[in-house]
Amino acid sequence: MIELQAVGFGWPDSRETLADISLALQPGEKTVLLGANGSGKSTLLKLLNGLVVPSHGSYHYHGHPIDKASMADRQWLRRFRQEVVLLFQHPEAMLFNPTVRDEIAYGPRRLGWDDIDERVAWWADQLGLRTLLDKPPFTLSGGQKQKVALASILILEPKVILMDEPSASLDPRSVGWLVDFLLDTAATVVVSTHNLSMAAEFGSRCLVLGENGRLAYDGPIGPAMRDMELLERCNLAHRHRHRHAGGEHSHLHGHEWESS
Ligand SMILES: Nc1ncnc2c1ncn2[C@@H]1O[C@H](COP(=O)(O)OP(=O)(O)OP(=O)(O)O)[C@@H](O)[C@H]1O
Repeated sequence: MIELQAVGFGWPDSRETLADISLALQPGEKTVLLGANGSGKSTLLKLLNGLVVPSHGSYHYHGHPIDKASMADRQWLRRFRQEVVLLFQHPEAMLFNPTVRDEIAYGPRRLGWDDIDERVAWWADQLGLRTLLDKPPFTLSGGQKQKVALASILILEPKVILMDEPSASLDPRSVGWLVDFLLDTAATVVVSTHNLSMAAEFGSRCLVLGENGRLAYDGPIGPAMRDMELLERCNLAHRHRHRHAGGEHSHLHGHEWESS
């Protein structure tokens, strides 16, 4: 349903951020996107969300090209924005309505859906937001804002859910809820994370972006997590020295993950 062919992308005045990325995502597939700081994870998610379009190569969604022309087609864009959603790493970027209720209802109202109050109440309950519905989003904590942003995209019943570091500001119960949700949803999901200990909870397929903006790995997550050379090369694990009882050794560390 999503197909990238030899995609390259560079932000203005910068080196090529993504280079020669080819991949296909199937309906219902759950994929984890890993890469060091600045490797291009957020950029790739924004590209999949059509916020930026490839400088080279092609992106097709259900066979429809995603390029400047299709993104300028308002009718197509409306459908695409409902079907393919992105949870930003910093949710402030998504919140602009006067209340949490309006924020969550915003998409369904624009789409002219029925039963909006019931839908909002259901998602507010799912994410523990019921008591916050009348508050302005800017008064909420970082994790609460993340949950409002999550409710406002999931209410759209999307077919593709892109999430940029969702576990970074969510508490354990909310992360647990998210993992359960991802197990049950029929949507195609791509989750970026630095948290290697959580990675396998988010998906069975793994994409690793190298620091050169190229895909260093695309395959099952188990072998990727055991491939020390890959993790070290892509700056997802680092080696440093330890002193214990007069002896010294070095071993690899991942973020919240370790291997001797
Ligand atoms: N809006 C932008 N304008 C210009 N350059 C950008 C923009 N967004 C990202 N970049 C650059 O693109 C590169 C990749 O950034 P990106 O945010 O995609 O990386 P990331 O893998 O998500 O990093 P992190 O793990 O730190 O969130 C960086 O060099 C960054 O400076």
